Amino acid sequence: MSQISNKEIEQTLRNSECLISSIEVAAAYERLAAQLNLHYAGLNPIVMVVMNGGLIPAGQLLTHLTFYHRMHYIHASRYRENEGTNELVWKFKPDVDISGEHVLLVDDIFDEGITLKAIVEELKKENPKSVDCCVLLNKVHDRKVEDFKVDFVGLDVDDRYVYGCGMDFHGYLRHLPGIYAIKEDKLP
Ligand SMILES: O=P(O)(O)OC[C@H]1O[C@H](OP(=O)(O)OP(=O)(O)O)[C@H](O)[C@@H]1O
Ligand SMILES: Nc1nc2[nH]cnc2c(=O)[nH]1
Repeated sequence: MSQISNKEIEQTLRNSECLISSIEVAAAYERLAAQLNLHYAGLNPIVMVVMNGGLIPAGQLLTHLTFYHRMHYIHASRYRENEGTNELVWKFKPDVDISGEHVLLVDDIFDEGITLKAIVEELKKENPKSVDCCVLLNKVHDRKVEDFKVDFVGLDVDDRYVYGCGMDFHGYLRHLPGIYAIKEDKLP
């Protein structure tokens, strides 16, 4: 993804509104971790971070986990050439034997679900004991992929392009501790 200037980024920040504050996000991580701690107590799973967006949610969540786990990452990204055409590009598959293991995928957002559904289908071919998905955000709309649900959700978010907490705006702003979107009256 090519560089954009600091001025353009500052303009973006001026045109942004906060949809979910860093305080609400921090509370969501704690709630999610409490659910995961109950679910995975004693199960010794592999936590698999879905790069890049899952990096920050996973980093935040992991510090609250009380069950023993190993950590790996996986990188698959979707792109759209034409409307209605979805393709998932595998960038990195971990060299780890997951057969008989519990696997927890951690990502930033469950939008249409194309990415996580494809990753789960791929991982299930390797006969893990379980594969579950944890996301910070669920985007609320009726365009979800069929026959697929995520298991642990931090917060719902409106059907807008959002950034912060791992999610990017043209490759930038993943580091913002809250969830942001361009103000409706500033959209191109
Ligand atoms: O539910 P979906 O409609 O599939 O969208 C969600 C996915 O899209 C984003 O990843 P992206 O492919 O943009 O790459 P990134 O993680 O590097 O930002 C995000 O991190 C999720 O993995
Ligand atoms: N940054 C970002 N990436 C996404 N991938 C799927 N939905 C979104 C979104 O709203 N924002």
